[in-house]
Amino acid sequence: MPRKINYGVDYEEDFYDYEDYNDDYDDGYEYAEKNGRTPETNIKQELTKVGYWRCSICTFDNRDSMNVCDICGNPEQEQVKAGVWHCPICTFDNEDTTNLCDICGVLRNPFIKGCGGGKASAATSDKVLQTDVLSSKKEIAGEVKRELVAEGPSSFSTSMEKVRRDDVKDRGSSIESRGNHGIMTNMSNVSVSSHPQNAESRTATSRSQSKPQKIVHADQLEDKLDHLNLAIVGHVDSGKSTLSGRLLHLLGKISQKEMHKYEKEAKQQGPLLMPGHWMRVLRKERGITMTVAVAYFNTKSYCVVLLDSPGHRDFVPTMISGATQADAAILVVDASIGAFEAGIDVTGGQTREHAQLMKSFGVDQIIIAINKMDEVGYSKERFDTVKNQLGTFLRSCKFKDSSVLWIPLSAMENQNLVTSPSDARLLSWFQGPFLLDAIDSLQPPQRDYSKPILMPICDLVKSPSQGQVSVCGKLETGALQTGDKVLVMPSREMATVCSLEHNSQVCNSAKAGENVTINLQGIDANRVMAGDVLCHPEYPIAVTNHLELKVLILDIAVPILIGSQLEFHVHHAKEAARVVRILSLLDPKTGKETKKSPRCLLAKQNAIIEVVLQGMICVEEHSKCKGLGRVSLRASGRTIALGLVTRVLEKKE
Ligand SMILES: Nc1nc2c(ncn2[C@@H]2O[C@H](COP(=O)(O)OP(=O)(O)OP(=O)(O)O)[C@@H](O)[C@H]2O)c(=O)[nH]1
Repeated sequence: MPRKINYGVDYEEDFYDYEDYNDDYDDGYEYAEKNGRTPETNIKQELTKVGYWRCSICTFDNRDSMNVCDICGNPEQEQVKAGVWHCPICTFDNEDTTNLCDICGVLRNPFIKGCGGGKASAATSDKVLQTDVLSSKKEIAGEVKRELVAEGPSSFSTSMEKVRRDDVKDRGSSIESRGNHGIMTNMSNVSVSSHPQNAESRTATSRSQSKPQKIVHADQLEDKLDHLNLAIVGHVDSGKSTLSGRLLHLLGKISQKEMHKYEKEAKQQGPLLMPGHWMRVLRKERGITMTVAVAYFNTKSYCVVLLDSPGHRDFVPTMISGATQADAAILVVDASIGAFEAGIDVTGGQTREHAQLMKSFGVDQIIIAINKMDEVGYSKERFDTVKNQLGTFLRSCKFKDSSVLWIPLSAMENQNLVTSPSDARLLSWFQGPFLLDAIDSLQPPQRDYSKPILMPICDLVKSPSQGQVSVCGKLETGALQTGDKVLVMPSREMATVCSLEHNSQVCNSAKAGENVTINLQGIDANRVMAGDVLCHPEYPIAVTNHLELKVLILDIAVPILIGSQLEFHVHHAKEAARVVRILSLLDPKTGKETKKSPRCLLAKQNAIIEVVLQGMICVEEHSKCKGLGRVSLRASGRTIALGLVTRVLEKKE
């Protein structure tokens, strides 16, 4: 279907109308709609089927009348042994009394039949595993355990293979011979290099043409609340950390123990304890390598993941990393005289740059937290001045008035955060929502549940001694669960999802939109880094160094020429880039080409360009996946253009 490309009247408008590219990108949505359901209800129905049993190997929901899995041929009786549960990773049958797999330590998934859930094991008591089979497996387990002790962590995967092989022998059928049905759990022997789809030559269309994969959202039944990834951004020293810390404290997310600890630290450091200090300590405690601090709290409707990144201009790339994960944002503005003006200054105010970047990364809903109102005596006039000036700029960035919420507050004096203000000076003129209510009133984000998984890696922690790598990031599309095989691109390393953490708690599955930490096993830690992308083994993301982009040039003094050197950002990846072609200039009103091959690009122009990157990156066309196709270009420490990937081109040598 041809896409409507709607260009606006000025540079801001036309850039932000790029959203119109998404008219038909969500094939998962179309798929669900064809079935008369939205994706969400689709999933829910899959989860609540009665009269089905779930295959512990491929997770397909089979009718009760089936004795073998319709997809992978795994026999039902093998999965519903009374008194045991079947480990989806190493396939060992554990006794019901344990919740961790005796062999590989994976957490039991109560939603998978045979793994402690699904059709009740009592109902299938006629299909009891013979004790001799169980004990023979225990012998194998013992053997494997001995091997593990003797050979160390590197032997883990080999040993797992042994368990798997023996288990397969036991069943009298070969998993490998069952063919390829998109089963993630059975992909351990698939050689990526021999895969028919070479990631580097794959065109971006292949993902969208792919059949939506079977999806299991075990945790969704438990999840009453929608997930909202909320970035907190703003000019340096506007009070982001203070605000985050204060919110977390008021919502009981910073414990008494933590408070004592931080109070002690603060006393040692001399100055008064500032709530922002807590967030900074949290930043450190939740992983030294973490660039974007993550904290969690609940509102009435959301489980909020707060993404806090530093505001200094040197950290804009870090802020971009946070922005790529965000569904909505709080833009913190310092109301004090001079400070607001510095933030909105055209020559380098981060209030301006952050707002532009947020919009370019698809964040449509924004809360403007006008902080430090105590510094200006809670003056309505000052609030109106800030609102008018910033409002004009936000409109030029294509933020709709209805999607912008203005909240006057003081993080320091706890005014208007989780309750209405108590200070009469503010109460006398402001009757709007307090910050927590404003967060709660945001529109729930749409998710791509029905596509194969894609998760750009934001950060990672390596534990070589345990042979594990923990990666964190936001799942852009799809869903995954413990035991799934994933492909790490561009290294093409296969790994097993050993465990998952969300909201600092272990969970069995994760779905699009969620910010998760995934513990990967069976992977060379040196072959994973931030900016890599986790994919479904059958649907590797494209890897290239050559892209066609549609860009909007921001306020620049020096024109962009063929050969200009830039810093290229996409999701969590950053690469040096060179402009190799300027294909055309576009009319801001019609979007039509106005000039072929212009010699240079000036401020506020729209153009199609080609760039070659110094290294390879994982990337997707914006029309296929928004989160992996939005880019920003920077030079001399400033963002000079925003854009999106229109074509993934053949890599350049
Ligand atoms: N008067 C007043 N000061 C505040 C308020 N909120 C924060 N501050 C102060 O502003 C300064 C900066 O606060 P931070 O929370 O560190 O600011 P930030 O935006 O996180 O700073 P970066 O992470 O460096 O960008 C600190 O000295 C805070 O105590 C407020 O509501 N009123």
